[in-house]
Amino acid sequence: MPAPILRLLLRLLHRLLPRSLVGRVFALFAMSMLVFVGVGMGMFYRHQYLQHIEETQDSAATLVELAAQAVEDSALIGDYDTVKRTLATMMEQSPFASAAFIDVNGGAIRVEAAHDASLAPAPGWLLDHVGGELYDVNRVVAAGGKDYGVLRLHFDERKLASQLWLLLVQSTSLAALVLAISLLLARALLARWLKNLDSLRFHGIDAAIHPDAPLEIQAAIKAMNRSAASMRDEYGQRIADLMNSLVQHKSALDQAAIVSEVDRDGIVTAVNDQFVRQSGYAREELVGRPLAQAGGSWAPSNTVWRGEVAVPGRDGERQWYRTIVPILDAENSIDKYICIDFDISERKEFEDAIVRNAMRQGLLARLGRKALEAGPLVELFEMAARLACDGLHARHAALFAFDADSGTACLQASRGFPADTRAVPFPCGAGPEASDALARWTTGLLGFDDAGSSIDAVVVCAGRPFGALAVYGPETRTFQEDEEAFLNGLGNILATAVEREESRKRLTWLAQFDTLTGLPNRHRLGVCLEAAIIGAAASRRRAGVMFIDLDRFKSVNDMLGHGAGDELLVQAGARLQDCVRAGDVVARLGGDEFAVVLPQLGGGSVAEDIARRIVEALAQPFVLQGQQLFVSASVGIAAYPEDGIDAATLLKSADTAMYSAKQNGRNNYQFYLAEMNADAALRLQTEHQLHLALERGEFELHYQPKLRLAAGAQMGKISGFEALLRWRHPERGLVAPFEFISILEETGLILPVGEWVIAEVCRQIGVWSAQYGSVPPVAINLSARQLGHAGLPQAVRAIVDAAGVDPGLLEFELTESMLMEDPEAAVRILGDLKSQGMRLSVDDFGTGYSSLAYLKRFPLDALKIDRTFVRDLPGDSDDAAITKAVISLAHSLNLKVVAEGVETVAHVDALRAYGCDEIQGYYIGKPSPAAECSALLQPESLAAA
Ligand SMILES: Nc1nc2c(ncn2[C@@H]2O[C@@H]3COP(=O)(O)O[C@H]4[C@@H](O)[C@H](n5cnc6c(=O)[nH]c(N)nc65)O[C@@H]4COP(=O)(O)O[C@H]3[C@H]2O)c(=O)[nH]1
Repeated sequence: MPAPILRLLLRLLHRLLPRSLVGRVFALFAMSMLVFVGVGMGMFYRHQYLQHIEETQDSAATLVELAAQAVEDSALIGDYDTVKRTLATMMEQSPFASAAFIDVNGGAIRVEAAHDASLAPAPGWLLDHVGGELYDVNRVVAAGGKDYGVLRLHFDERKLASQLWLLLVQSTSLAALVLAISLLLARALLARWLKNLDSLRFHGIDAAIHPDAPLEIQAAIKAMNRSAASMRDEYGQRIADLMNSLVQHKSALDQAAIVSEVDRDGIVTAVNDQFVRQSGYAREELVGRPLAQAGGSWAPSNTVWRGEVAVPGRDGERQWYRTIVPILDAENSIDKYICIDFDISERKEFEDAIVRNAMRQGLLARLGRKALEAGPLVELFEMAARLACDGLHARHAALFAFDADSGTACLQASRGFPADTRAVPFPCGAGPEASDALARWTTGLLGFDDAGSSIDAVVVCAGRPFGALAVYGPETRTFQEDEEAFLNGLGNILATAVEREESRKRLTWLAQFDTLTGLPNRHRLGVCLEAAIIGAAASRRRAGVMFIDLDRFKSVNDMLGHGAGDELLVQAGARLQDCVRAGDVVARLGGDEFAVVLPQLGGGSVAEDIARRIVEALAQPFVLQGQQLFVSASVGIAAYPEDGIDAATLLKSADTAMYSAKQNGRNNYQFYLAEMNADAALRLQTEHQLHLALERGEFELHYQPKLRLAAGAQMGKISGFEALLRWRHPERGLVAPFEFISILEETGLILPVGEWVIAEVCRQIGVWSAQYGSVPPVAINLSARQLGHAGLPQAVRAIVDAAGVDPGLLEFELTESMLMEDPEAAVRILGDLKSQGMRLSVDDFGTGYSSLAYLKRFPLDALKIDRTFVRDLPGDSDDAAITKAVISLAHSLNLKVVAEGVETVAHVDALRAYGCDEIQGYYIGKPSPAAECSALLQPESLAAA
């Protein structure tokens, strides 16, 4: 049989076989028996069948032989009846169906067997088979050598088949009976033997061995018992280890987590110590409660549940991360639940804090962006109040602005406040007192009871408390640090915005006003003047502008310092304000220059009256640093439309008029005149020409002598000369210093021209030395610009060295105000010049403000009394007193005194009487060119050095 078919059969057999061992063994046994009995029975029956056929055939042959002998005898005698009887006899108990004697003539005597109804019917196949095996028996009947016929016998197949079928049925039934009995017996025995295997079930003890059990099963049970014993030992240890491990795990879990046991209905049956500790409840309070009550949305189910739960603890709500694991019993249904919790309250708080912080950062950023928009502050304040509520989850917030003057806090913006709330009385400041006062007032206003809470952030702008951003709540609440920081952040943004707004306003103000005096500045003056012009033009009226310059302001600044100068300007500004009408505008243009716009000038003497008042007011003494000081003012007045139709022209005209007032001796006012412009033009032209004068050689020096006055042998002799600059203009002729020295100073040309003067004096000394041998010292005027030039000593040294003259023949004159402008620098420069051997003197002494302390430190040789003090000597007692005081002072400082402007003998006498050392003036000689000084340079005219 091919292997696949065999495998298929085996598989089929497996399917068909019963599942139990007894069934299977029995089935196999039964099948074997069935096959065995079937085959045995088949062979037995076949043998019986063939033997029966053969025996029937043999007995038929014998029977026919016997019948043939009887028939031969009868046929010989022709007794055919006997033949017939013989045939009939033969048919009885025979297996034949019919017997016939057929004579040679074809006649036949036939006898049929009687039908036997008791025969059991045989199946057709057996009938056919038997019919096929048997054949008719023929016997020739002969007697005496003569054939009488044939005896023919035909078998009865039905009878034979019936006999064989009966045999088959009987033997098969017997075999089946025997087989069934034996099978039943076998099954009973098999079941009994295999029942011993039941004892192989593990009961924790050795399986029992029945004596009648088959040996193999006994051996199996013994082996099983041994294995079980060994397994008990091995697994017992493992189970012990496992239990130990489980205990440790449980202990660790109890340490690490909050654990509870819950029954299948969701009721807590046990909690560990952590649970008790973390919840704050007693164990008895926890056990018996539904787990769902302890927070979360869990309901008993057969799946693992995880989630965050808010668990009410005795000290407040806690956040736990919960895992609920169902535990199944042997039937796979829920036995209980193990609930494992981890306290994540701190982490949740941290996360919440991060979220809150991010939210507040967002709010701060929004306010910051709003602040950057630079819109109206009130919108920013309102937004801040709104964001403060949002960020702190409050319903009431307000921004108060402190007003220290009125002692109130003004409500700038609010949220959740009555609409008509405005000023709040409270002690201004930024301390807790102010916060308490605000909170008291607000809680009263909002109708909170005592449990209300509040927090505020002081908005500090440029170091001063601008106000407070406050949040209020009706409930008791402790505000946290991060909430305070948030509110402070809002406050800081507000502070920055307020500061920026104030800066903007300040810049706007600064762009239009003078910081020192608070008066409008030049820019604003221009705007006001233009407005005045437009107004005057529209109403066909006149408008005016005054240009005011303080006389000798620079001296005050130089002498008393910038602080005093500033104070003077402030006081002067205030006096100007007092002099004008309402509607007039006083402005400070810069330095000591002021201006007044007169929008309505009218036709009378309004401008003159105001100008007079100004001159008089500013001529009044100023008290600065405890000293009385006198300054004056020069005022120029220009009017629209006659002196200009635009602001710039008008102001320029007023400036020109002021300059004219200055030229006119200061302390007065001047109306603008058209010719003043010509003067200004001339000045411009002069300035231009001066630039070319030096290289064109248009400068020259005149020398004025000084005379020794002190009693003694040298009295009346020439003690020196003063070199005085002249400008020989090609058209204007000889131009005096007062017309161009100031221009040289203003343009800086005084530096090269001054160096030229020093070089020219040196050259002249060289010439005179060569001509006359002895030359008296020659004084040179130094300007403030020259003294301020750091390289002056080096320049002088270079010039003197180059000329090769005795430095002792050079004397430098400096005015008081020049020296006091920067006394320390003056001390250094004068010291340097002095160290080179030059003489130094103070010019115009008495007109400025000298500090005696510095006067002592300057390495001076002489003081020159200004000619204004000499002019009225000896009649003017004041001048005489001043002159005497100066002489006394100079002598006490070991300085020589030279009086300028000596024009009369009376001057000479008075000065001699006062003890003056030297004199200079027209009385001795006017400044004249070097060539005209020869008479004075004769040795007998010169005083000894
Ligand atoms: N009424 C009258 N005046 C008299 C009499 N005696 C002399 N003077 C004048 O008084 C001025 C004296 O010069 P200063 O006080 O240094 O005043 C000088 C000086 O400050 C300045 N100056 C002259 N030359 C120079 C120079 O080379 N350099 C500088 N920086 N300034 C110079 O110009 C000023 C004026 O010089 P000057 O016009 O030459 O005027 C001279 C002189 O001519 C007199 O008896 N009566």
